[in-house]
Formats: sequence, C-alpha cells, structure tokens
Amino acid sequence: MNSSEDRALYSELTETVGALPAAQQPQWPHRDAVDDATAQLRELPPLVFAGECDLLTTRLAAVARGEAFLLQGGDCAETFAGVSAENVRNKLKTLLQMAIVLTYAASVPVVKVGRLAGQYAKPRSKADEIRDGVTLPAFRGDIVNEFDFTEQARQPDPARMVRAYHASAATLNLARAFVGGGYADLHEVHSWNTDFVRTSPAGQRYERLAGRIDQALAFMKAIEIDSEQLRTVELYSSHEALLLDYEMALTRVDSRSGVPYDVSGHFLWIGERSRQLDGAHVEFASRITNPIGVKVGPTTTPDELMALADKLDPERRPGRLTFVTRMGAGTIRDALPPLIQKAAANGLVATWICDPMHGNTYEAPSGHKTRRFDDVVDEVRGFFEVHRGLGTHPGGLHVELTGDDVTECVGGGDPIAEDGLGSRYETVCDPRLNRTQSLELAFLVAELLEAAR
Ligand SMILES: O=C[C@H](O)[C@H](O)COP(=O)(O)O
Ligand SMILES: C=C(OP(=O)(O)O)C(=O)O
Repeated sequence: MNSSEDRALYSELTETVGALPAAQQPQWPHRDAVDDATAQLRELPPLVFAGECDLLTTRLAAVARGEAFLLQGGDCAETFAGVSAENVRNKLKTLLQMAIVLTYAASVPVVKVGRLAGQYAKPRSKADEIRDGVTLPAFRGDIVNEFDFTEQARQPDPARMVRAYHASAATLNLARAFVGGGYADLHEVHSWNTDFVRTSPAGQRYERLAGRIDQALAFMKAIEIDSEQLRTVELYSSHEALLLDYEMALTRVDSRSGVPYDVSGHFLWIGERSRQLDGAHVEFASRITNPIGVKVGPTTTPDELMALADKLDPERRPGRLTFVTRMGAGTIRDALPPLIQKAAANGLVATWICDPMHGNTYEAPSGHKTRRFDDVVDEVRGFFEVHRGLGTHPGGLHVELTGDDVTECVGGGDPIAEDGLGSRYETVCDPRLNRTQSLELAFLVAELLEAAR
C-alpha cells in the first residue's frame, strides 16, 4: 500500500500535469486498462533510491564546474527481448571501455550514466507508419506497442507499462550485480576488450592503453596501495521521461526529505519533441527532484533556453540541469554559441553535453535510417571548439550505442558502407554506434579533452 503522501502527490500530479497538453503520448484504447496498469505501478517498489539521485546531482555539479566528464550512452530503444545477460554485459563493457579511455588518456573523472533500465518509450516524427499501402500506428517503444507490423502488434497496450517496469528492474539488478560483483574491477581492464573489438584498430589501441594501466596497478600494488575504489564504479540509469502515465505512477515522496522523486531512473531527460514550456513534460520535470536533462535542438532560442532554466531550475541548484545539445554537424558551430553566451550572461551554470547522433540522421539509398560516423565526430569537434572559444566546459557526451557488432552507422575505422547496412541492422528505432565505433569515438574525445586542459 503506498503512503498517504504518495497518494496526495499522485493526485496533485494528475490534476496539474495531467491537465496540460502532452506531446507524443499514445492513443490508449481503454482508459480502464491505463488505470489498472498505473494502479499496479503505484504499488511497486522504487527502482532507484532518492539518495542515489542526489549523489548523481553532486557528480553533475562537478561536471558543470569542469572537474569531471559525463558519459551517457546506451540503446536508442531498449526492448523486452533484449533483457539478457549478454546484452547488458556488452553494453556495460562498452561504457566501461569508453570511460577508462577517457579517464586514463585525459586524466579526468568520468560520470557513467546508461541509457539503460528504462529507455522503452520513443517519440516519433509521424503518428503512423505506411508500408505497401497499409497504415498502422507507429512503433512507440516496447512500453507502448510492439515493433511487428501487424494491426494487433501496433495497438497500444497499457499493460506493457508494467512489463517495462519489470524489464527495467531486471536490467538494473543485473547491471548493479556486475558492477558490485567485480566485473567493473579495474584489474579486469583486458577482459572488457574481447571478441570482434580486440582485433580492430581501436581495440588494439585500447589493448596498449590497458597494458599501461596494468603497469600502474602493479606499481600501486608494489607500494601497497590497493584501494577498494579500483574494484567497482558508480553507474547510473537514465531514460527519456516521455510516457507520463508511467513516470507519474513512479513518482514518490522521499521519506527523508519529503520531496518528490521520479524513482523510475536516476536521471530523466525531456526530448526535443516534448520540451514545450507550457507543456506537461516540462511541468512534470519541474516537480521532481532528480537531475534533469533537456534536449536542445538547432531551433532553440536563447530566450527559450533561459525560460526552460527558470522553470526547471529556479533555485539554480548545482547539477540539477543538463542541456543535451543535438544540433547537427553542419549547425552546431553557429547555433550553440548564442545559447551558451545567454546562459553565461545570466549567471546560469549548467552542464552542457553533446548528443552528436540526433541531428545527423539520414536515410541511406537502401531505406535504412543511418548516421555517418564522420558527422558524429564533426559535431563533437564543433562542440569542443565552441566551448573552447567561449571559455566554457564541454561537459560530456550522450550517445546511442550498443555492445554488439551491428551495422547501423556508416564509416568508422573498420568502415561500414551504406550498402552493407543491411547485414546486421538490429535497432528498432535509430541507428547506434557499434562497440568499435564507440571506442574510436572515446579515443577522439579523450584527445579533445586533453587538448582542452
Ligand atoms: O530516437 C529518437 C526518435 O525517436 C527518432 O529519431 C524518431 O524517429 P522517426 O523520425 O523515425 O520517427
Ligand atoms: C528522441 C531522442 O532524442 P531527441 O529528443 O533529441 O530527438 C532520444 O534521445 O532518444
């Protein structure tokens, strides 16, 4: 039974947030089924603890001050079928490899946040999908409907929200077990570099770096420093707070402080398509205490940015607000400076991180949605150039990636050609970097960070 505070909070949220226009919500067929699913969710335990969210806020404050770097990555859309040990391990491996490259090569602490354990809802450009003259509702993520192109599969089903909760719980449990049980131990640095990655140019470069870490660890052992901190890492979960029925049902009053947290994940972000100032998503995010991200696309005006900051972080709490810029490689050098300048002129210390994926999507002649690795790299370079020019801190990277050997983005050191995209194109929404491409990107960012120091 949830507490009277939680019941009062839920009523308040449904009355206030629920009364506002909410972009990108499914057309649920029956309200009763939604009420049934949300009633179940409201009885289920939190997936994360408020104290962990607060710790992440302090880590993000360090990022904003230029004392740490944020690495946020994972699937575009997690799937229920993808909740397996292999999948979670491979994604974790990718994040750990990238983080160690950034930490070692650029000597900067890395805050690790997975697009993991909750990334099940997707905003879409079009409400419907048409194939061979047949029109069906678009796939909006496993939390809403199924990917298969049949009428039954594409019907939104509120009971999937409860499945998404359990899938998130299983994923987070396993990720916590890996991290706490020794998988993330720095002494395992070679064992993360296995399978197809090891023989790639990035994998070989990584192997050399891992060799240097071995030497450093051997030296530390020789002088009898063997810190427990080397045996684990802090890993946080994040997803887009898109499906409000789900997020509101998982918002609870923290018994210690009496304030509300969305306990579906540590870090929640508002997407480019749902960040309307007078909309339900911004209102919802303004009422929770978690650290919050907002996607910022090329059409964002400086005034809009400040209005978002005033609404989402009126107290200017360090680490509370992260701007995730996603401008496009050709646009970032022009579109980002006025936003940073406006924030600086108003004394706003925010965390700025770069999503080099969502502004660079195009359709290949084969019909696959893809991204050029070179565009991804160029947007990241532009992000660093802009911050260097303005004397601000390029705080982090937000990427769609997988631990698997997929062929979804073109280019990279082991190049994938447009006509090879079909061989292992496995995403159910947007194209992700594979592990080799992710590692390559990490080396590039490490060089940029080093140069920026
Ligand atoms: O991941 C982001 C969005 O869901 C995605 O870019 C929208 O894709 P669409 O244009 O195919 O709907
Ligand atoms: C939908 C996403 O991005 P954006 O809102 O920036 O388009 C996403 O990150 O999954």
